[in-house]
This record gives sequence, C-alpha cells and structure tokens, in this order.
Amino acid sequence: MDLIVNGGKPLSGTIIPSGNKNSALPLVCATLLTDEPVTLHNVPDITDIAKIVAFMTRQGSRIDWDKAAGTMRLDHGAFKNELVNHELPQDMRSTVLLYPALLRRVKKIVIPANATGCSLGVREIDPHLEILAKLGAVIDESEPLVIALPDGFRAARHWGDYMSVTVTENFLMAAALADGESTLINAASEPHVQDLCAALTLMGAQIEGAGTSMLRVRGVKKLNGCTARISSDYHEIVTFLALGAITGGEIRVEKSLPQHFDLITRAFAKLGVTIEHEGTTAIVRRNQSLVIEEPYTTNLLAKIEAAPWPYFSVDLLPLMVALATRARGTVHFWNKVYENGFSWIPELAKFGAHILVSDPHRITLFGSKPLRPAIVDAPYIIRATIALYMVAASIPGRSMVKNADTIRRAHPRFVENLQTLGAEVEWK
Ligand SMILES: CC(=O)N[C@H]1[C@@H](OP(=O)(O)OP(=O)(O)OC[C@H]2O[C@@H](n3ccc(=O)[nH]c3=O)[C@H](O)[C@@H]2O)O[C@H](CO)[C@@H](O)[C@@H]1O
Ligand SMILES: C=C(OP(=O)(O)O)C(=O)O
Repeated sequence: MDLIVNGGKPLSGTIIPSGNKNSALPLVCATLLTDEPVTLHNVPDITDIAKIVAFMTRQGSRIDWDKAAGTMRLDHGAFKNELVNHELPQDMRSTVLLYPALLRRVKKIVIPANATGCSLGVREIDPHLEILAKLGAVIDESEPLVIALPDGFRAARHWGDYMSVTVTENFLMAAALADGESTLINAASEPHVQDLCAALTLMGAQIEGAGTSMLRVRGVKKLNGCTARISSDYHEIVTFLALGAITGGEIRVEKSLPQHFDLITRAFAKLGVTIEHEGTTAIVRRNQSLVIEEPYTTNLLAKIEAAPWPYFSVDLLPLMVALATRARGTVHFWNKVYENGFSWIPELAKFGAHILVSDPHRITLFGSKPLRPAIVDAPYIIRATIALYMVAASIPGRSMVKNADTIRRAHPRFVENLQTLGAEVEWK
C-alpha cells in the first residue's frame, strides 16, 4: 500500500507510543521456553507479532490477544512436539528467535533461507549457528541447513565477533536452560536486550550483567510463567519528536524513557533541535532553529555515527537523515553496521535533497536545499520508509510514498496517530 501525503502543515499534539517491536518479539518467543502461562502487557498490534502468533497457534498454543488493551496471554501447554509444517514465519529477522525454544521442543529444525529481516544488509545466520553449536546444538550442513539438539543445551563460554542483538538474545534463551554457567563476551546491550533479560529473570532465569557487554547466565532446570511488560518503543518516540521538529509543530510523547535519551538528545541537538524531558514526557517545542552545529575543530563536519548500543542506534539514523534535509548546514552520517543502510538515499534525492554518498556506510548531507513534492518508492526498511514520509510531510503539496506497508511491521496505528497530530495522510 502507498502513503498519500499532503504535506507542509505543522504537526502538533500528544502521542502515547506503542510497545517496542524488538522487545515484543524476543519476549513472545521466550514464552515458548515454558509450559506455564505467561501474560505480556503493552504488546504492539503489528504484523511481525501476528506472524509469530499464527505460527504458535498452528502448533497448538493457546494465545488470547486483546489488541485494544495490548495484553497477550500465552499458554504453550498443548504445543505439538513436531512441526505441523516446516515453514517458519517468513521475511522477518525475528524468526531466528524461535530457534532455542523450538530446538528444546521439537529437537530438529530446518533453517529457512529468508530469516533475513529488512534489506538493511546481509543478515548473517553464521553467528547464530555458532552460538547454538557452542551451547550443544549439532549443525547438519546439508541443503537446506538443519540444526538438532540431541541432549539439551550445555553451558559454554563464547566471545562473539560483534555485538549482535538477536545472537545475544538467543544466547540468553539457550543458556537460561543449559546445565551450568555460560558467559557471553561482546554481548549486545540494547534496551530490547535488557527487556529480555528482565523478562527471563521474571521467568526464573539467573542472569548477571544485563545492559553490559558481558553476560553470565546460570542455567536452571525449568522456567516458570510470569507477567511482563514490553517497554515503550524508543524508535516511535524519536519518530514523533523528529516529526514535530521537521514540520515546525510541538509534540509531546508520553511514557518516554529518559534514561535512554542522553545520546539521542545530543544527536537532535547537532541538528539544532532541543528535546526536553519532563519526567517521562519527551517534548519538542514548535519552530526549532534547525541549524546544524559546527564543531570547534577546524576542517570537521558535524557527525552522527551509529553502531551497537550504547552508540546512537542504527535503526534511528534514517530519522535524523530526514530531519537534516531541513536543517541549515552540512552533516556527516556514518552507519557503522549495515552495508545497505543508505540504499534508499536516491529516493530521498527525488524530493530535491542534496546528499553525497561517500561509500555504503557514509553520506554527507547538505541541508536546507529547496524541496519539492515527489513520488518515491519505499525500501523494505521500516524507519527509512518513515524518513521518506517525514520529508514528504514537511513539503507543501502532494507526495506519495509507494509500498510503505513495511511500517506496519513495527508501528501500530501509525497513520491514525499522525492524523491526531493534524497530518493529512492516508493509505491507498
Ligand atoms: C528483531 C531485531 O531485534 N532486529 C534488530 C536487530 O537485528 P539483528 O540481530 O539481525 O542485527 P545484528 O545486531 O546481528 O546486526 C545486523 C548485521 O549488522 C552487521 N554488524 C552488526 C554489528 C557490528 O558491530 N558489526 C556488524 O558487521 C552484521 O552483518 C549483522 O548481521 O539488531 C539490529 C541492529 O541494531 C537492528 O537493526 C534490528 O532492528
Ligand atoms: C531492521 C529492523 O527489523 P528486522 O531486524 O526485523 O529486519 C527494524 O526494526 O528496523
């Protein structure tokens, strides 16, 4: 579906963000590690979650999802210990998060070729196979790849090549039920990884080091049911603040997470935007200066660089790129993670933005150039699609972001939320 945008109006109002997709997905997958019922609050009504729920339901799980209340009760007591069909959910990275629980339950799984997620980059499967093998899985290198878990998970020490979010989450889930103490060095520490640590702890797991790059897990025999809450989506909080700034409106986002915002606030400041926090409400006031900060060091440009947490998040980078098209000055963006992180820049240029792509990881953006409405194609990258919408929303006239459905993978009621802020936008 396409987004039809009549831009140029300031967006103002108050938003309550939904739950973070990247917290909700590992938490829903972790519930499969126990036969006791688990209740999750603040579950976002998004297509990635719907796909996992459909898979679990086909396997016999009982799942009651009150979408309006955001509450989900999962009971895997009747989950069949053979796969009904061997198709795992498609076109989403989080399918990999089913591996630890499925290995325990069905002992052998075929790895789908397309657990690749969005098109930000090649999404490697090797680090997943490596960690699962360390923890006791056996990889059969036939075509297609098959992983088996003949004797349950066993404890291990592993030092990953890099801080991978889903590899760390798979380590936590497998090690929680391994026989002994496991260690992961070079672990990811994103807020969603911290959420999974907290939820597994409520289920009885013994985890030390949550939020750091070294995790220690003492395996337990069994995990129990619990009630856990999914955190507000910081991607959504940043999206709405950036939308206020780019359109010149005033937006307040409630249930924000100020403890995660130091560097995010700093990135906004580099683009001439002040973000205020009143308790758990984040605020962008109307008519921000949108002047890019100049470093004191000569011959340097303002720079926003994204890398694994606690660096600025790669998933937020497109939102800052969009904002910079309206800011006066020049800024350098560096995506240290994904080799296709800027593949959508030619679409942004269709609005008239001036951007020099230095290499697949780095761009220089010359801001405040005259922009015009355009018809652009969305990439299969959630926040790059939102970034294209943001720019369209800031330009008077009718633009179209084609094939923008990818937004629904992570953001429920996105268009409805925009409309409450006064946006003229609709799905077609
Ligand atoms: C469901 C989920 O939670 N998805 C998120 C998760 O995906 P995911 O867990 O797939 O992302 P990883 O952290 O594994 O990183 C993705 C890719 O980036 C490359 N890489 C990453 C880090 C690094 O230091 N060096 C490096 O080369 C690797 O090729 C890797 O395959 O984390 C990504 C990085 O925050 C986010 O974009 C995704 O939204
Ligand atoms: C990259 C993302 O998701 P996935 O890892 O599922 O592709 C994302 O949420 O931006």
